[in-house]
Amino acid sequence: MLEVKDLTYLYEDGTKALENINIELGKGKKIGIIGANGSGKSTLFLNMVGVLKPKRGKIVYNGEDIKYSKKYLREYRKKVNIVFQDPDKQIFYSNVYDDIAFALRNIGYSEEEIKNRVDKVLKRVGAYDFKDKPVHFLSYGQKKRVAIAGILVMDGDIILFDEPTSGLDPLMTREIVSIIDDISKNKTIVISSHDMNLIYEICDYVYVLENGNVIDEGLVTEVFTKEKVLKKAGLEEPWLVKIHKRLGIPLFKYEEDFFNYWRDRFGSGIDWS
Ligand SMILES: Nc1ncnc2c1ncn2[C@@H]1O[C@H](COP(=O)(O)OP(=O)(O)OP(=O)(O)O)[C@@H](O)[C@H]1O
Repeated sequence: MLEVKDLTYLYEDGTKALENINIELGKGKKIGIIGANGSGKSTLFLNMVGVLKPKRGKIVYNGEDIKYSKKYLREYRKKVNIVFQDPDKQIFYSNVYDDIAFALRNIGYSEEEIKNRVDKVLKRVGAYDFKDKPVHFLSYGQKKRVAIAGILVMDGDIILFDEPTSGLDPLMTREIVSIIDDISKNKTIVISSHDMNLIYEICDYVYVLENGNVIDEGLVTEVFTKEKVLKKAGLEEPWLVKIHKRLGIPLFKYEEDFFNYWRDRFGSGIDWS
């Protein structure tokens, strides 16, 4: 599992982007990192994958401090990886299939094994139908799928999603959310976003970043009811939380719990099917 311990990061111009951050991914299966623009989310992710090296503190993976040699990082990124906000940062080849096959070819898998793996991830993210298309013909949402497939094919343990739905229309947002949800069944995922509805829906545990500091953490059902914390972080309450508050009913994370609550109160008078 991955831990961020007492991490402080300074950019070359002296900007202190993160200060004394402590994060433990073991606290949830789907972790949200929430914060306004400039709060430090991307900087944190780049530290977590070893692209940036902290000024103080460390990243601990499976009990061992990560190292910054090329050799170590090559192995590390087979386990811990990031899907960038902008898919163009992630796609290097002009053809979808080759782009996803790239990392596997580097590792030295046979072409047959590569084809099996690539086809499997392309199907999983709904990109199989355009696998032979040149990347520059793809829509933004299609590129996003390809970028996710390129990470998924590594079959690591942890995937960080930096603002996974920014720039997507509502339909594509739903599709990417369902892909992420599916991935989370057998991997730990971390999502950074300032879309609170998205985080509330997907994540079980959240860290709130404000100006480079973690100002709160906890289960989404706890943190999202703290109006003051969200306000301080420059974030909005999810719409579902607002409704619960106005109606004066407890906050439920899952639909089933919500219906059970009403069923207990009104019983058979309402059709709950
Ligand atoms: N290369 C850089 N050099 C100097 N300062 C930087 C650099 N990149 C980011 N920063 C600063 O570090 C702080 C954190 O930025 P970061 O991009 O990590 O925030 P963020 O939460 O990901 O923002 P956004 O939601 O807008 O993507 C900001 O003050 C930003 O201006």
